[in-house]
Amino acid sequence: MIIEANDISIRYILGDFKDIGLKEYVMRKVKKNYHVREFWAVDGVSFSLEKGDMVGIVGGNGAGKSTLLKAISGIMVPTKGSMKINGNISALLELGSGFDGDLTVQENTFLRGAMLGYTREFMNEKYPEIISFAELDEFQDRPFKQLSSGMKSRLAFSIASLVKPEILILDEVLSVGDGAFQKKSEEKMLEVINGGVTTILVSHSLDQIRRMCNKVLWLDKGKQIAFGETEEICDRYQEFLEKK
Ligand SMILES: Nc1ncnc2c1ncn2[C@@H]1O[C@H](COP(=O)(O)OP(=O)(O)OP(=O)(O)O)[C@@H](O)[C@H]1O
Repeated sequence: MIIEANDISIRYILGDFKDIGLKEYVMRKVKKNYHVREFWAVDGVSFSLEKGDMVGIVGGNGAGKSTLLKAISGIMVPTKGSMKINGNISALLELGSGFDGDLTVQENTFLRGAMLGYTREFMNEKYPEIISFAELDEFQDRPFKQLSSGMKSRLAFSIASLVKPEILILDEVLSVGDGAFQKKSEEKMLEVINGGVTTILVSHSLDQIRRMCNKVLWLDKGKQIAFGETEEICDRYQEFLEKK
């Protein structure tokens, strides 16, 4: 088992001092008018993935998909439940995050590699492939902030998928870039999966999920509606969407 999520719940606290600022917090405390609300963005989710699985996570806006990805990638600790992960993770969450706008494309690539735990030698070896897949050969020495958003996402995708992780997490990234790059990145993803990488993909495109995933996790308002084989769950989800 590569990933085993057992009854995961994740709570956000709304209105604490991180949201309202320290000054407002003190004011409200003094006036005895300080309240926090809790909100369960993910509530009792369980699933397990084997090596080479590609799971698609579906669900409407606010279903808890991105929050769950943050827990899988280790950015957030679940409030309840246990998450067992056996393998190194390469996560591609909010695009452009984890890059430094003033550093060059090349510097950022090495920085990202280091953040993912790879050695300089490994990155030296992979670098040409990453840059050429991202089609950014002519932009290597430009500051990252000068790239278009499509170029930024191409670079992020290229790094995440070419460094050979054991677990790859992709949040809506296969829908970025232009049509040609989308096609190319889907092909790359299939190649990566065939190489035995376990992949978790959030996508609003059911067609894409049907084409690429062997399992699907369906969330709705934080709750798990279903986890199972792609065809069955996609059919049920599609029916649900049509009835809405
Ligand atoms: N930092 C936060 N603090 C409080 N609530 C949050 C925070 N981040 C997300 N939420 C809430 O948690 C719920 C789940 O959000 P999440 O981003 O995980 O959903 P999603 O399924 O990825 O949605 P979408 O498809 O719209 O991207 C939403 O109701 C959202 O408002």
